Amino acid sequence: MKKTDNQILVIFGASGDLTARKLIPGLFNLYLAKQLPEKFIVLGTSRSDLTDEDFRKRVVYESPYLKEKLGTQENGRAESFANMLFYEDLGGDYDTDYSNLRKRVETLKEEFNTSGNIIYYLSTPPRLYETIAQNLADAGMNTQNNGWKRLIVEKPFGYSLETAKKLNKGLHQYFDESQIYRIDHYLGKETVQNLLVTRFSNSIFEPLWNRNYIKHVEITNAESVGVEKRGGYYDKSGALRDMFQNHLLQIVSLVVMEPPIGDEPEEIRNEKVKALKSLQIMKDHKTLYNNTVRAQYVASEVHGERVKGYREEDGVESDSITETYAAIKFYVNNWRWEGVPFYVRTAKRMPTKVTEVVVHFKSPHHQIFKDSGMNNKDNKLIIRIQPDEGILVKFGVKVPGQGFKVERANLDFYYSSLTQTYVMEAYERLLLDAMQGDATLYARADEVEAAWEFVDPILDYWKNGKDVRMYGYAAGVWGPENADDLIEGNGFWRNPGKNLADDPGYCVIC
Ligand SMILES: NC(=O)C1=CN([C@@H]2O[C@H](COP(=O)(O)OP(=O)(O)OC[C@H]3O[C@@H](n4cnc5c(N)ncnc54)[C@H](OP(=O)(O)O)[C@@H]3O)[C@@H](O)[C@H]2O)C=CC1
Ligand SMILES: O=C1O[C@H](COP(=O)(O)O)[C@@H](O)[C@H](O)[C@H]1O
Repeated sequence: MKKTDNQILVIFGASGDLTARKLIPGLFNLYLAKQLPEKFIVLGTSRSDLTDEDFRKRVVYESPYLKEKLGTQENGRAESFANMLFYEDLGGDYDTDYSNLRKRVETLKEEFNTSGNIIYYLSTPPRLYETIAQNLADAGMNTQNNGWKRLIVEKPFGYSLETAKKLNKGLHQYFDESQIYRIDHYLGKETVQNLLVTRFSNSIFEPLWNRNYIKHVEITNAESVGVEKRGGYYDKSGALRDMFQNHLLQIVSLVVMEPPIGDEPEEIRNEKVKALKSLQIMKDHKTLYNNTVRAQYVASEVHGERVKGYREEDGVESDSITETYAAIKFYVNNWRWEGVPFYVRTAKRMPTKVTEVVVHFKSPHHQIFKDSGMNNKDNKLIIRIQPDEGILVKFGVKVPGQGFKVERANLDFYYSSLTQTYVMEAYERLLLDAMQGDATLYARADEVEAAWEFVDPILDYWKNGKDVRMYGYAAGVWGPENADDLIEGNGFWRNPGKNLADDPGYCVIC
């Protein structure tokens, strides 16, 4: 097991939603699993005027996100966990000097003997990231002479290639790249990491993992919810920035990358960057017109209840042209993937929540069994990221009886079968990694920029291009039918069900 140094975690934006929803529950789980270092405290900070007790009430005792846990035998341990949490208010603005914050950190460090190791977690509006880094440096809180200092930066990392570069440059003035941890919570998901293991620890997949055997790759990320309470943020972002630029391109990079030399962070990250740099950037109008589809959900009835359309959501402009659905077809310009189409889509208000990668293999080059009797008979490898996490291979078997009738069968593995193994939540895993100084599952500066480089022209086309279409789709269906036009050979998107083995086929809207 890796060693976790004693340390302080300072959370900027501690009065916010993410702290209560993900960070504190993640830390509580680590505490229950005895994964926190012996001397560890959390210092929350933001503009709100809260005492230590107010903060503890808010994020532990009265937290809706810990309610279930606190109702069980873990209740007794909540108090000792809560006693590790402290709060310091930063005054009216983050543009203040941090001398009070520094004093508080020093006092807590002495009192709890945590050493000078500190993680600063930036969970504020993104426009404050650079300012906070600068203020920390001005207060001398970034120096590493009395313990390491790390900076975790929440998403979104930039709004475009230009702003991401500017942010990287800004942060690098105060923190070295080795100190910066750009979070992408999809990388904290076990099943996303398992993409690497599936590919590189088996000799049965990798030899086929190329243009000679793979027809196309399809990735679906669907959410059944709408924008919930984040309409204000989402309307300035949209599906492409919110999910595609980061989480989905991270998944793409793991599917596309070459084998790394080993499992060291930089070896893996180098290969991911190369993969992202090999995505074929769409430059001209015709390519962008033919290979991108965007849409917005419109009001409809789901299970007898009216569901609001996107433009009716709180915080969303009534004439908004922000996409809640994005489907992109693209190619990867390298030796392995030349000519293999990748189809990637992400959307809100879909029939079910699901994320999966489907690798579609080519048909055998010589067909012996004419009477296959199968619709969609080619082999598929389905890597299910969530829910019902697992892996399924579809392959042909002989139907008993005369002749050679072929049917499709499943070979499957379910994570739920590993009942003895505790699977960490994404934030829990990522927090622990940062505490241990392992940046493998965090995005590097050049990785983020390479992803923006691919996304920028699409965003620009959707904003300024001519003939850009915005389709509507009823909440609760699989997006606009027009997205099927992207798939070569009159194909359809695979519309997955709740469970890995569900086989809804290739209906347009089921
Ligand atoms: N919530 C989520 O599920 C997710 C959030 N994120 C990212 O995490 C970050 C935080 O998100 P979230 O917690 O939802 O946001 P919230 O709006 O709930 O919280 C933001 C925090 O920043 C502080 N803040 C807000 N405005 C200012 C300001 N002008 N000056 C100084 N401080 C300010 C707020 O505290 P106070 O007003 O007291 O200062 C609050 O603590 C964002 O970058 C978001 O994109 C990423 C993925 C998911
Ligand atoms: O980063 C984000 O992710 C969530 C979806 O995360 P998941 O782990 O539930 O799949 C998404 O709802 C949100 O809009 C986005 O900002």
